[in-house]
Amino acid sequence: MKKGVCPVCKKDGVHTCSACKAVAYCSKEHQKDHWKNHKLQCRPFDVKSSKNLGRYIVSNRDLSRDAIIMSESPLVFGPKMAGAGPQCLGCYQPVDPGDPKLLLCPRCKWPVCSNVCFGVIHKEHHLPECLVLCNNTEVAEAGNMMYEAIFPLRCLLLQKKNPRKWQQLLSLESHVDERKKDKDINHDVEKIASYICDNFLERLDKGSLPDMSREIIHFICGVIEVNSLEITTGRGEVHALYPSASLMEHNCMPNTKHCFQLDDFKINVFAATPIKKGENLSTMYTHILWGTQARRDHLKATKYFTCQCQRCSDPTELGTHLSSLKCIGVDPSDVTCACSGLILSSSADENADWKCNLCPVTLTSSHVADLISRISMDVDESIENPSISKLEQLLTKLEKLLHRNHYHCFMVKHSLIQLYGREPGYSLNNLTEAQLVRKINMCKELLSVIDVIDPSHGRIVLYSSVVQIELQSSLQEMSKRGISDLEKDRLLTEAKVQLENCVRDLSQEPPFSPGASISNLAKSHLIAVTQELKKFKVIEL
Ligand SMILES: C[S@@+](CC[C@H](N)C(=O)[O-])C[C@H]1O[C@@H](n2cnc3c(N)ncnc32)[C@H](O)[C@@H]1O
Repeated sequence: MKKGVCPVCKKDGVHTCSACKAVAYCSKEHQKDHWKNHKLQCRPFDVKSSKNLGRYIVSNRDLSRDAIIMSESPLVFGPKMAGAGPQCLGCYQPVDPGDPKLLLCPRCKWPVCSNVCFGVIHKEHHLPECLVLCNNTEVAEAGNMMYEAIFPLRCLLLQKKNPRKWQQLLSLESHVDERKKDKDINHDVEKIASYICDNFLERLDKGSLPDMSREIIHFICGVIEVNSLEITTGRGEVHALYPSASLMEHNCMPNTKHCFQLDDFKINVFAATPIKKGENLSTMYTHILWGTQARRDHLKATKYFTCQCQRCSDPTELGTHLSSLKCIGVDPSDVTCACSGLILSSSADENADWKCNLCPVTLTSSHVADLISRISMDVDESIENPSISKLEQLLTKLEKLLHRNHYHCFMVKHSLIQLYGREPGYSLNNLTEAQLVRKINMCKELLSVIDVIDPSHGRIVLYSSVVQIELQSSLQEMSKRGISDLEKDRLLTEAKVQLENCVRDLSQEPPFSPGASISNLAKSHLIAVTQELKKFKVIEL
């Protein structure tokens, strides 16, 4: 398309498309008229395909950090499958089936949070499946609601409701053959298929849905588990499938970040780093704060591939040592001393032995997995009901076995920095200087790890913003404690920088989300710190 000539009327183009800058229109009206055709050319990415990745997405122009890459509505969304409990089918807020005041949808009799819940009456939310569920209200009356079946049912109904979206859903990867080989997965999907077929599909008129087979339900469940993105709304948890965002490949150092609009579950994907034309666009399918063994196991079990990204390929995880263990052997040069080496995984093969970098000690990968899973139970238990003394004791124990940046130590420190300053007897102004310094140092250690694995703070912005605010409050507290003016100025300036970074990192969080609340808190702290700095500078003058 020639830039400079309006593609609608061939007159001179004066309004250039601000996104791609590749086309110009004679008027805003013609730009609007042409959008339906132009939107596919305008998007800054192309969909490609390879044997290894299946379909994937590549940027077709240089993108600056924070540039918007796509903003798209879901193909379909619904309650999560695995472990879905009783919830309102309009807004996914958990409900208590034993509650005598429990409200029910007047048509299908499944529980709802209220008679005016937006999603219960909306045609994109509960309504389509409600018309099917109300064909068999006995299921709800007998309390036999299987919430895991709702999302697959919504997908099935797309065949009639929106055939174009149905075709897009069918083109997504399902790994159905691998899934069928897994006895547990196959059993769970069979249960869902029987529930949907026996209770609802068999009561529909013949031909109401072109495909009502058990095979298609297996396929759909695979598509959901492999491709759906999780949305935490503050009321409940929703999973959604997207036409393009679901095609992004996984990387443990992703170059995109995303957020969701909570009214319609539209996804907005942004560049987390500057991205060069031709680079693959990636996201993260697993937990960024897990170590390589746990991330790879999770990806293998749920997405059927072994990650070979830069972080997984480096036994030190880019120098962070998020997975490294301390050596349990003796110093090769002096057998009376403990070895000061680190036991590291083999990057190439996840089943290979872990080896010390200084002495001949090795551990099998299953031994490491056992050890880490036992530690994981201890950590989860302590963090569930935490106290400073309990977590400090646990950390001392962990740091004998694990590198101080190990992801289990990371989680304990992340809890500790929030307890110092809040636990009764440990309010910020009551902390001893040593405790305050400890809190500051832990915050800095956590940020130094986050800065490597998530440089833009796009993936773990809630974790990083908590650390930034804890660090700022500690620096500000330190600045009140009889120190030199120069030192006070340095501490307050550092606190201000943390808050500015925090506000910037949270700028794309949707209104009313947990991120937006932290952002408001950071903004109010920023005003206070800035005023304090100003006051202080005036006195200095
Ligand atoms: C969310 S889907 C992505 C879209 C998919 N490629 C398609 O064609 O529909 C996830 C699947 O893509 C493939 N995949 C994604 N990232 C990968 C990676 N880093 N290495 C290998 N395969 C990957 C795996 O088959 C995975 O199960």
